[in-house]
Amino acid sequence: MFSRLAILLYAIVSYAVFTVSFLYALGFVGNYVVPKSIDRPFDVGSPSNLTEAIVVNLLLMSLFAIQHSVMARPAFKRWWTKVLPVACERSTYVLLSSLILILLFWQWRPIPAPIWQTSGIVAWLLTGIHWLGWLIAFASTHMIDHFDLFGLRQALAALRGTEPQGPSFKAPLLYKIVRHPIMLGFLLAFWATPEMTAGHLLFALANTAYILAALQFEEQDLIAEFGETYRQYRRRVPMLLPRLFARTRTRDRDAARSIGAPR
Ligand SMILES: C[S@@+](CC[C@H](N)C(=O)[O-])C[C@H]1O[C@@H](n2cnc3c(N)ncnc32)[C@H](O)[C@@H]1O
Repeated sequence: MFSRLAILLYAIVSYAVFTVSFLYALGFVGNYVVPKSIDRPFDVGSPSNLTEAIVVNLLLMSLFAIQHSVMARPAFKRWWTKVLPVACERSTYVLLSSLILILLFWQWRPIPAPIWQTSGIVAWLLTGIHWLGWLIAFASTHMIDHFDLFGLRQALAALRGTEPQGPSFKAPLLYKIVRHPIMLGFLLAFWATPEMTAGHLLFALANTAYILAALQFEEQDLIAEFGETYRQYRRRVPMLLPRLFARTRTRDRDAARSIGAPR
């Protein structure tokens, strides 16, 4: 019983650290409220050298990418759960990811050279898309299973002495429009900014490259897990960009069929 309570406590602490890092990320990427952000150093008097800034920032993002991807692979999880209880696996993943993010926020070197600057309605529009991105990412975690993704469901199952349910395929709401709404939300939040600096651009570019690469691995795992169900889902639903004109195209194709035009 004691060890089950310890697992639950560990999951709650991990979730709390994730919440702090996620809230800080909102301020960090948008340059709101927080003492250190993507464009504002703690100590404005000592800008770092450009090469150092690029190298340090790339190393920090690579560290996150490696940890986040390696620890998500089924083979790693099989080995890892021989070392620690299965019920702690997801919480450990969440905790380490959040701690690396906190390291990134702390050690990030701003590169303030402006790339674009907007004002008026364009700035408002970009700010709106930015917040919509965060909202999509957060809401989408609830559409698959927020508490499972962050390790709390597994710890509660351990407390009750039941086996955590295996992963199940889900495609509700935004998952009917794109296969990866959480990642789409992040991309909107990273790119839609009224003032783009060189440092922010490096952040957006590196994370876009990482997301596109990581999704290849994730989809291979999803196919291995859900087989034909996921293959069919892939054929039906686009990866990241909604098919805005799908209805129009279907109508055009139907019209072409009805008049015997080549398709
Ligand atoms: C951080 S979430 C990202 C989900 C998705 N890539 C997105 O951007 O919305 C990663 C976890 O979601 C799970 N996952 C992704 N798509 C899923 C689906 N359609 N149904 C159930 N689980 C899914 C993966 O197996 C993985 O454990």
